[in-house]
Parts: sequence; C-alpha cells; structure tokens
Amino acid sequence: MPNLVEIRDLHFSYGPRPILSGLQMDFPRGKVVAVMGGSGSGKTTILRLIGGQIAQQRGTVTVDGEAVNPRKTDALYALRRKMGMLFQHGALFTDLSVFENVAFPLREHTRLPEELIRDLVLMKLHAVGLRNAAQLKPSEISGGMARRVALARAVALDPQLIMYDEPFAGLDPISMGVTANLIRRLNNALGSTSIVVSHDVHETFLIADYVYFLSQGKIVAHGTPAQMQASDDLYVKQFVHAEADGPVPFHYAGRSLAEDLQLGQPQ
Ligand SMILES: Nc1ncnc2c1ncn2[C@@H]1O[C@H](COP(=O)(O)OP(=O)(O)OP(=O)(O)O)[C@@H](O)[C@H]1O
Repeated sequence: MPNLVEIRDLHFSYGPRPILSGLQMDFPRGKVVAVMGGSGSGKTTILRLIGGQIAQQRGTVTVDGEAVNPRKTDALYALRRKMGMLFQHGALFTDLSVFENVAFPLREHTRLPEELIRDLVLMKLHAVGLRNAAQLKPSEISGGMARRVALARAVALDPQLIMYDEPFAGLDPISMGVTANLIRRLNNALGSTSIVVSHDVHETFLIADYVYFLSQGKIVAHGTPAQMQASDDLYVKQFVHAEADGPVPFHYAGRSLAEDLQLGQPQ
C-alpha cells in the first residue's frame, strides 16, 4: 500500500459539537505532509485520532494497513510503537538529563542492553547536533536546543510515522530553519513518513511534499506547496499571504460598527 496513513470519511465531535466532518486524507510513505489551518480548525484533533488517543464517531483511520481502534489496547500499543510524536511545546522531563530524555522511549519500549541504548542515544543526539550536550539538564540548554532533543526523542525508536504538532512554535527564525531542516533530513534518513501540523507557512512550505488546508473541520484545499502558492482559493490566499481579512473575518461576528455607533438610524 503506497499510503502509510489513510483517513476516510472521518467525523469527530466533542459531545454535540462537531470538530471534523467528512475528512479524506492520504499520507504517502516516505513523504512529509503538512496539515495547516487557523487556530481551532481541528489540526491537533487529527493527530490525536491517528494516535488513537480519541475515537471518531464515523469513518476510518488506517496506519500501515491497520485500522486504529482506541478500544483495542494491545493492538493500539503495537501500532504506537511505530509512531513518534513531537507534542506541541514538546516538553522534556526536566529532572532527567538530555541523554536520559532520549533514552526514555528505548527503556520504556525495548529490553535492549545498556551499551546498545547508549550507542543509539548518542547516534540520535549526533543527528540533531547535540551529542556533546548529552549530560546537560533541560534547564541548561536553549529553547531551540530543547526542541532538537525532543526531536531526537521522537525518533528514538526509528518510527515509521513521525507526527509533529506545531514544531516551530516559539522558536527564533534561525532555530525554526534548523528544526525544519532536521524534520526533512530525519524523515529521509529514517525512510519514514512525517505529518507536520503547523501554521508557519514559510518553514512548512520549504519541507512539505504535500499540504492539506483545514478550515472549521473540513479540508478546503490541498496540493503541493507550489500549487498552494499559486492557488486562487480565497482562504488559501489569505493564509499563505498572511492577509488580515478574507474568508476568515478580522472582526468577530455581531453587530456592525454603524449599528454600534447608531449611524444613519432614525433618532
Ligand atoms: N478535550 C476537548 N474538549 C472539548 N473541545 C475540545 C477539546 N480539545 C479541543 N477542543 C476544541 O476542538 C477544536 C479543535 O481543536 P484542535 O486542538 O484540534 O485545533 P487546532 O487546529 O490544533 O488549533 P491550534 O492551532 O490552536 O492548536 C477547538 O475548537 C477546541 O476548542
């Protein structure tokens, strides 16, 4: 199967409130696919459904040919072994060293001998340029470095699927570029598939093979970054060119200014 992850007719609501409706998405093996959209459009919810942390009301999510089902805990645990996740603001364990943070998933999911764990951790840290920071504590490194350690931890088990939730949030422009490059390089080196949830158009378009745009729980556009740059779709244009007003209104819906200022109304 060419797609590592497939989403078909996916519907999800929190209680009575619909969050995602009728999604169809493909995540081909070996590719970096971005999911973009405004705040609250449902991007993180998609990652949580793929990871089996929550269950949809309708439709299917398939990873490596298997349907994700949060109720089948054993199968889900085996499936999660194939996934690496960099959470939003990817927090490290503050009382553990950089080395122990990266070793954590290896100790949790494998029974590898200590020498092998050591070599694997050092290789992952080397890949993100931080082998020599192994003994430092998270409080002794910068935010950008911490994000790279979290990246090394997310790929510690050589996952087939790596999911990144807002990997560029809160980083300075240089760290953003470094992180974007690493996401692409790690994906290629591991032969994995990456899903990047982000609203940073510039960084994301540099590394993504394909982009889905989400608005209010629906896919409103999809294509390569070049196709999206050239798109005439008003929502995509507003998003890509960072325009303040468009299909996503600048003003919160309600009474007009004329009404509030009682302009042109009979006294
Ligand atoms: N546990 C929850 N219970 C109820 N509603 C929730 C819960 N988690 C998220 N939501 C709502 O679901 C909607 C989609 O949330 P989600 O986190 O997927 O959006 P997002 O696109 O990732 O946004 P952001 O970019 O701000 O992280 C939001 O309106 C949010 O308020």
